[in-house]
Amino acid sequence: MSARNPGTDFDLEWLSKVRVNTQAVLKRAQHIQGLKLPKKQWQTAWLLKAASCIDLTTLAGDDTPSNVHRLCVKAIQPVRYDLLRRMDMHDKGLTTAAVCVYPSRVADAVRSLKAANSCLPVASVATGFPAGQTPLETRLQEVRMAVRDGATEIDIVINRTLALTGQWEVMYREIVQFREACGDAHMKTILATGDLGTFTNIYKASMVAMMAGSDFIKTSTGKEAINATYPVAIVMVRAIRDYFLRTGHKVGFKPAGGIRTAQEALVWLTLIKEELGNDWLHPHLFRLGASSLLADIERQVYHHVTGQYAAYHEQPMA
Ligand SMILES: O=C[C@H](O)COP(=O)(O)O
Repeated sequence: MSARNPGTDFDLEWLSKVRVNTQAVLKRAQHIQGLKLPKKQWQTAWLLKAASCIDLTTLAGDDTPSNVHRLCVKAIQPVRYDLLRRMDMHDKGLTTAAVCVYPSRVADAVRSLKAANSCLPVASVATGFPAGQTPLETRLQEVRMAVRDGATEIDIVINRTLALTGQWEVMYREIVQFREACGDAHMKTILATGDLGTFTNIYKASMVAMMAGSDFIKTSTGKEAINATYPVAIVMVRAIRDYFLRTGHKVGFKPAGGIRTAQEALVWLTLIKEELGNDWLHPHLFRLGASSLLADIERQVYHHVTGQYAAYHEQPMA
């Protein structure tokens, strides 16, 4: 993870003047999607980079210690050993960036990783994920519980009601409290951008989250109708860039929700490289939140390495 973002004072006067140019954002997003992907011979390396940036996620009502354990095993060895050996990558310690679970499953994930001698971080969603519609004290308590159980990264959700009614300063103060409750754990702030209505709201929510000390800003929960989209990403990464220019602090970016294919992972990496530069192309500043992306990445790596498509029964399972 990157150095902690200490946050800054809330600057309402500046924030109230912000207007995002929708057409310019859409044009830029279209341009990025049209860019050529890395050449075939580089794609495997890019896909392994993408795998190393995944927060491997299970956020389901039927999660159990067993499926959380399987998730941890997969996170520790995201790509088959024989494939890595053929690429001379078997001793590079490739893992995903973290596992991401509900607060009640944090202890299971910590136990599984400890048993495997792995120090992979456990990220927990919190603050009434996905809707954030529980009382503030309950949301704070949830953060403290996840930290107590061993989560070292907390993915909080913002209170969308506050964003939609323009109560930015109240949102800032809530996030500052979440930050305090996180203690030493890094905080990723989920904006649930599909619920925010306008690009201007998304920019303002990004900036408020960073001013309040978020270490990452994250697009969505995976549970809204509209999740991670490229135009939304352009708005958020430009807010990250502006925040860096104002304060000197690098805040990370995590698109999440609905990212399923290796091809999409390549576009996300390209977008980050184009908009923020190579400094952000590392797990301490870039994460892909995904529950099923890894399966397609492994399928594509298998294809690139062997020149074959795996027979159905041999296809790597996530
Ligand atoms: O942050 C993680 C998301 O909830 C994962 O969403 P997904 O299941 O659409 O990949």
